[in-house]
Amino acid sequence: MYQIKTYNAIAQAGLDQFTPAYTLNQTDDADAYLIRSVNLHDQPLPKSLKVIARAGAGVNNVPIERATVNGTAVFNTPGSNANAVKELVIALLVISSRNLLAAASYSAKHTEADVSQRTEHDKTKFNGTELAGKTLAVIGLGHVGSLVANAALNLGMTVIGYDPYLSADAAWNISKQVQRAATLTAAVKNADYVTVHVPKNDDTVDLIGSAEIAAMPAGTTLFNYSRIGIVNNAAAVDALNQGQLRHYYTDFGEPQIANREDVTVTPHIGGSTIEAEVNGATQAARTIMTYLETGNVKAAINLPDLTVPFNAAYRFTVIHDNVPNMVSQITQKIAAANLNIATMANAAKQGTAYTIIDVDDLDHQSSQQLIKTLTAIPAVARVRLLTHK
Ligand SMILES: NC(=O)c1ccc[n+]([C@@H]2O[C@H](COP(=O)([O-])OP(=O)(O)OC[C@H]3O[C@@H](n4cnc5c(N)ncnc54)[C@H](O)[C@@H]3O)[C@@H](O)[C@H]2O)c1
Ligand SMILES: O=C(O)[C@H](O)COP(=O)(O)O
Repeated sequence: MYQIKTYNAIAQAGLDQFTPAYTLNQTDDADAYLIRSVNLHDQPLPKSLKVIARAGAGVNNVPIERATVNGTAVFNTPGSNANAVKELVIALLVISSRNLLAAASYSAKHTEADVSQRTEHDKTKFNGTELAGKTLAVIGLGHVGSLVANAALNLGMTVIGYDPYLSADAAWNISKQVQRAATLTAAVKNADYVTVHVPKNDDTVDLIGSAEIAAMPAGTTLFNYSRIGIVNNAAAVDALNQGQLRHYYTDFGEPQIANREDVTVTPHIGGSTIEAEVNGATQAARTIMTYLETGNVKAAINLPDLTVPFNAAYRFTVIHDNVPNMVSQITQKIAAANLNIATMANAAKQGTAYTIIDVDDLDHQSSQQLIKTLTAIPAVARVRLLTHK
């Protein structure tokens, strides 16, 4: 029986994926965490914890290095909420260009008798502009950015994209009409609107600061639906005060941007649709079950891809440092236990490696001893023994 601990509101459809081999409870000794935005940085990770699945995109709330040292695989659910963010950003582009927030609250400010006489007169106060023909710079063209870029093209906008790390898979999703910029400042220099869709990491903190905002035309509208800190809010406030930015829309509040007419803060709702929450929770639950039951890894944050059909009776999985002589040490211990290896595979990603070894014959006593012996190899973070179902 596997123990699953959940954090945040996880869609029931996702929880329903778990078979009777799984128990959902708030135990301190969980095998898996299924989470959304909970901050795990301040929490110890129990040794029992084999996998963390983040239903959603951002994993900056997960202590990745600590998880790796603990032998805990970390996954997210790429793309599960990308359409939700795309629709929100497109809605905000329309809201911004047509002054819709102010116009839509117009009637609330006038009495019923008054309003019919005044609407024709007052409509000139809400004159807008059209998106067609305007230029949108999209910074980061992954799951969200590519959808935003393509949708903006369909609205008749000129779209300039900047993503120096674009994967080949992501590139297939982007329309050829999206113009590629070589630098961030080149991307934004003619933009009416700039939207940022990058992960938060050491390289992207303050990605949009004073220099980048100064490179935009005066009166640009800026969107941050990625993470707090990717746009430097102090720089944004200065630029708003000087008219360099027309308006700033973000999903992440902070005191310095509160109570301003030229800042719209939505309460982190980018991925908050029923569909996105179901997608994310379902994908996360399935990822947990695949990893716990087969040890196979696809698109983990901290482990290499490694998928081996599980045909043998037993499987050892070993998470270890990516250093010389590990595979030979592991196989020597297995040979010393007088076991015949049916299949073996190994892969590495940066400093971490992962080894799968399948064997057909194993008795309980020698298996427990072998787990201890393998775990005692320096640089091994975790050994698991799986039984074929
Ligand atoms: N507001 C929300 O509720 C919400 C919902 C979903 C995603 N997000 C956030 O949006 C961001 C994008 O999510 P995604 O699913 O598209 O991620 P993704 O990993 O699919 O795409 C991110 C893209 O950014 C690119 N990138 C990385 N560093 C860059 C840099 N310095 N300059 C330009 N491009 C860079 C990558 O190459 C990648 O193509 C993440 O920060 C995620 O946490 C927020
Ligand atoms: O990274 C994400 O997927 C979004 O920020 C959504 O976060 P949430 O699951 O807490 O709504």
